[in-house]
Amino acid sequence: MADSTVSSARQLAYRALTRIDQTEAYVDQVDIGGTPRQRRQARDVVAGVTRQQRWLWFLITQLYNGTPNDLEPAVVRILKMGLYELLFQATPARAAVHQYVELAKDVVGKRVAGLVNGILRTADRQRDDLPQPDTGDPERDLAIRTSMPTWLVRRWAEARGLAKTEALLHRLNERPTYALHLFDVTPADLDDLGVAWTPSPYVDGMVRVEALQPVVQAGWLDEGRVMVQGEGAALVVDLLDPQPGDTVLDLCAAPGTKTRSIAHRMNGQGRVWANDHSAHRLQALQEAPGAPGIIETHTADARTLTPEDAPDAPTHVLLDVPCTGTGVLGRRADLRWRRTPNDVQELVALQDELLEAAARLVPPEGILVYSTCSLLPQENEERVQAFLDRHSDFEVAPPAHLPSDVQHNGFLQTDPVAHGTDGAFGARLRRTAA
Ligand SMILES: C[S@@+](CC[C@H](N)C(=O)[O-])C[C@H]1O[C@@H](n2cnc3c(N)ncnc32)[C@H](O)[C@@H]1O
Repeated sequence: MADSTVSSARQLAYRALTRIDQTEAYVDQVDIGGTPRQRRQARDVVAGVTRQQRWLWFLITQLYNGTPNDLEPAVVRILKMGLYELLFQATPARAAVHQYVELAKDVVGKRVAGLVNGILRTADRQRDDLPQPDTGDPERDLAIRTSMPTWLVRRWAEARGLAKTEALLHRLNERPTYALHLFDVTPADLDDLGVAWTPSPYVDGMVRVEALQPVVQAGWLDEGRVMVQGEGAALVVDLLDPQPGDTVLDLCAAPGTKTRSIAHRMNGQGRVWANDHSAHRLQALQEAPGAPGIIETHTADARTLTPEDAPDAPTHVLLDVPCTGTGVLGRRADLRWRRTPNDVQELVALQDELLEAAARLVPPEGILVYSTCSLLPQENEERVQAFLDRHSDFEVAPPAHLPSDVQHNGFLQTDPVAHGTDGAFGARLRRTAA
């Protein structure tokens, strides 16, 4: 495509999407190449096409006169990119159609130019009245319209009803905003950098920003002066509420975002023992800039830990379990397609095992916080209730110190629709006196 009239960003996006289709590479990890600006534009298209792939494929099946399954993969890919730009980005229609017709000519051949042109122009004409799914199954239709797996829509519809599920799905499809923990930077410094910010309504010392780029360019992330963290995740640390001088065991710690928040809250006084079964993932914490020196790392499967393995007399144990990540679905474009109902079953079993192991490490009067970034009750309140049914020596310690609107039935619960944050869950449990 050396002398192509197709923009470099679109060429890069096309190549990345081809690689993702062929190798099942993670969208976040695929090497896009190009200049930072081209990379940003290409990543937007790659992430958007991945997120919206079910809806975009539905539109192709409705707008193509032939047999959609007979379309070549390269043509489908180009159509999805074109439809995404037309319907989800502000690119003028003429430019978008022209660029994708040219791309089709470059990578497939002139013979498909008319087809791509026709489908994209029809979609543009019908943009306010696009074909809608009508399978006779409202949950499936909603899943197609919002480009989600049907099983997940069914789980949410069961837990919160169809209307609330629809609001959640739309929210999870919006462009995610960022929250920053300000460790060594003030809001005035952000003003000087020209970054618009609003204070987090829920977490002291955090701000919401629309754009991260200037902060990255200023080197503040690399220097550890700020940290990107969801407000839900930060509230889990507030729920734990460690104090200077405490001893905290963080059992599933990598990559260590919560560990770092904990250590900052403790003002460098006390001990934070950060365990994870993945040495590779723990490396991010070991190399984290500006991480306070009270953090020690340890590599083990938390299910096998005994009190002899960990520091004596911990005041707090944090169990931030592996989960479906359904509360952060908006941030990871491909996560919705990677998860299966079978994963939920396996994760729930692992979460129960981890809770059993964590309980063994909590001394009388000690605090155990169980947390997830899931929006599925099976991984949240149902796990805690099952644990309490097995352990009469633990009780819920309601988080009276947290803002009341992020508390639900004695637990921390943040919701993308209600709070404009990621979905997070946390239970603060206290071991009763021996
Ligand atoms: C949700 S992530 C933790 C995120 C981390 N707390 C943070 O805030 O950056 C879950 C972690 O659990 C780890 N993990 C999964 N199974 C484990 C096990 N059996 N023992 C210890 N760690 C485990 C994973 O490697 C992953 O790093």
